[in-house]
Amino acid sequence: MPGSTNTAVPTWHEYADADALAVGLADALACVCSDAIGARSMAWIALAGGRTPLPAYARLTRAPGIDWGRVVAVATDERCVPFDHPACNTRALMAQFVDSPGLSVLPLTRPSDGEPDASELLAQRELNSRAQPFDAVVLGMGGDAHTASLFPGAPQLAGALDPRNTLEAIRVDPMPLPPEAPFPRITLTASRLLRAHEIHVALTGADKRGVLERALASNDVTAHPIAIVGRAAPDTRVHLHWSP
Ligand SMILES: O=C1O[C@H](COP(=O)(O)O)[C@@H](O)[C@H](O)[C@H]1O
Repeated sequence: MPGSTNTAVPTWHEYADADALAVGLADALACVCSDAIGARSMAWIALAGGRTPLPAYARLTRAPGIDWGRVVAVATDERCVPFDHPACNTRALMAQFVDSPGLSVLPLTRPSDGEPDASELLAQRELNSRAQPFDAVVLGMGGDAHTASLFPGAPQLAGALDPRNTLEAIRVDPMPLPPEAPFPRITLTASRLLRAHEIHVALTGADKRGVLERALASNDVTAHPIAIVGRAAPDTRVHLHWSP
């Protein structure tokens, strides 16, 4: 695995199937939450949307002994759709955490959301008020190597990837719009996502594994935005969770 002295070296975790991956990722997140609550009385986590990590979140809610009122979560990215729309990542997260009383999920968009520019400001305000590093970030990945809503080809991609960008979140209009979720997006910027003690990437299938391996080998974040994980600071623990 590529890595240099000034970036984190990722650790691969291979599982027999998607259920085992859900258990492994949920266990890791439960440890993060317990440790953070023990150390700082709260845990602050960013969670990928999409389908792949949802079973891990469902399993995490069953972890014993976590004071969910001390856990604050935010989606890594959001689709600009109304909160009750099936494509809304925050809605999907809240549905998984329904049995975790007190857990807060910060919204990145406005409830009705036909106003992506207003949502961008809202997301920036919410994240500015919580500037501390994430205890953990979970990232998914699309077949085009996008992660969060950092889409190759999007007009806002360069700004969202720029390590000097001090904005915490940004509007992204994927080009072309992905057919399964054809909406403008609000995404955490790469610099915000990488400001984390731990990063967990979750993906399934041989095709996605090939995409991730090529992305990490190329180190080209513009063509393969998931390659940002290769730019995490050396003290950030990067875990790559994969199953067939
Ligand atoms: O659009 C998105 O896609 C990615 C990958 O989703 P998956 O369904 O293939 O797991 C996801 O990580 C991102 O949060 C989401 O908005």
